[in-house]
Amino acid sequence: MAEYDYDLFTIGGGSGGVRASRVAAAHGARVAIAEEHRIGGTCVIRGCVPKKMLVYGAHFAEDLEDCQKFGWEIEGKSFDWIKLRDNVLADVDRLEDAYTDTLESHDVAIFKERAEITGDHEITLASGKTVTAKYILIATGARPRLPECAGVEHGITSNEAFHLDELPKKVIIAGGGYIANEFAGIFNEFGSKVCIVNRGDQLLRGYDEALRDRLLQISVMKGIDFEFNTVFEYIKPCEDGGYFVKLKNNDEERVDLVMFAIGRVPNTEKLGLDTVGVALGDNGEIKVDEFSKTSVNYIYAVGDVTDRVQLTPVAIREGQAFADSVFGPNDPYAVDHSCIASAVFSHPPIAAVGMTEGEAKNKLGSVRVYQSDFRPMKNVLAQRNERSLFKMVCEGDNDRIVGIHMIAPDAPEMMQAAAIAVKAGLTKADFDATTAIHPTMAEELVLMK
Ligand SMILES: Cc1cc2nc3c(=O)[nH]c(=O)nc-3n(C[C@H](O)[C@H](O)[C@H](O)COP(=O)(O)OP(=O)(O)OC[C@H]3O[C@@H](n4cnc5c(N)ncnc54)[C@H](O)[C@@H]3O)c2cc1C
Ligand SMILES: NC(=O)c1ccc[n+]([C@@H]2O[C@H](COP(=O)([O-])OP(=O)(O)OC[C@H]3O[C@@H](n4cnc5c(N)ncnc54)[C@H](O)[C@@H]3O)[C@@H](O)[C@H]2O)c1
Repeated sequence: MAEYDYDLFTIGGGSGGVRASRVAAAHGARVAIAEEHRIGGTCVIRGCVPKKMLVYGAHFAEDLEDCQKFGWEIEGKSFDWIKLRDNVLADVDRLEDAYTDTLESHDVAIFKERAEITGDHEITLASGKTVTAKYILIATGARPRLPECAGVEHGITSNEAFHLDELPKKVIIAGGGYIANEFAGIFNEFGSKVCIVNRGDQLLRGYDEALRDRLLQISVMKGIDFEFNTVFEYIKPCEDGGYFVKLKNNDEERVDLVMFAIGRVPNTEKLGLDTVGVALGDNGEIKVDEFSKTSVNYIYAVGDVTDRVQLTPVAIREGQAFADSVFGPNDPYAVDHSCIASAVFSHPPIAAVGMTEGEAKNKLGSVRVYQSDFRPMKNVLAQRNERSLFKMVCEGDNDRIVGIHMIAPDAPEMMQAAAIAVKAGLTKADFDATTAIHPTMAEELVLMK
């Protein structure tokens, strides 16, 4: 008889949990996973994937406008939100099945219910069933943070945004980060009047200032309104189905939809963590070492619940490294969290890797910055007055590239390749020695002055 029911019990079937469970099983471990909502987690079910599909859908609005300058006449164009919504949700169903199949084909036992730790090596499921495991992995992710204001129950979060029955004529979004800017772009392209309300005076903190300014300028040009340094005071339903929203220092105004995108809170409550003594940080996140081990020897945690970098590829890497290290044949290894490339799928998108100009100046003292500020060829012919900006930040002494920042159509696609060079420690001279591919936007990377 084995000492435990399973070698590994994973709580949470999202990006990190699914990867860790599948890889541990492939290494020969007996694995079970519990998921209280849907297999796939935030990214697949109500995050990156359906969001990107909406971004694609939204972008057609500009393409259909621009195509006329390229000689195309489209008569009777119209947009059907319900059709897009249902097609996206159907693809999410397909992906959930694919993720479930992956687990099943690796003989991972799936419990479609909530789980919590109830004792040493012991997990209890919502149905009341209790199982034991040699190792426990917590991969419970995070949930949208809600503001403290009267009438908060009348607002939605990104969780609900994918299921709307109709598009709002007017939407007000609290936040100034990834989700606020991405959904502002989506709603705006679909014809909604959008206002972003940010508590601070900066959008997308952490990104290079020049890019943030450019996104703000383009967003305003596209018709998105911004209110900075303020928060919601109250939200009240009005008789026609909309809401009255009052911001601190502003008059009440009527909107059709209120959305909160003010950050995400790690899911660590009611998990029994105090029962076994798993230590938490100041924001309720699980504290882990570089191998994702918690303060309890046999309990590990990966992904958003640890609040290191809340991105899918990071959760996946952490899950993979945990499974390889604990169940694989080779030495344990840690995930390298430095120099992680990221993107904001706004209209246009932003992408970045490494240090901003400001960070590099603070950290390195001497820096050299190369810049390319240009109107993409497609925008020129379309007479779309929207300029792109590329920035390369280099260490002053040796020209090693320490950061690249872009706001441009398809910037995330270009950045994935450029990030390899930055991670590898290449210099400006290496880029200069590379012949351009002409005509492209990406050639600006090797032609920067
Ligand atoms: C709108 C939106 C857009 C995003 N877009 C991007 C993007 O473009 N690119 C990117 O890299 N990242 C994006 N992210 C972030 C990305 O989704 C997360 O970083 C990633 O999903 C984290 O993976 P995870 O495994 O840590 O958690 P999750 O994927 O959230 O999975 C955790 C799972 O645990 C389950 N769970 C929680 N508690 C329990 C319990 N007690 N018992 C059983 N199950 C439980 C939850 O139901 C959930 O399914 C986006 C996030 C949002 C909200
Ligand atoms: N493209 C991507 O990779 C992507 C997309 C979406 C989400 N994500 C991940 O999900 C996380 C959460 O996204 P997010 O946009 O919710 O958070 P965020 O941390 O990116 O931004 C939060 C914003 O809300 C503002 N804010 C805080 N409290 C407020 C209040 N009461 N009223 C008004 N504004 C307030 C902050 O000033 C900040 O600008 C991100 O940090 C990111 O890691 C990634």
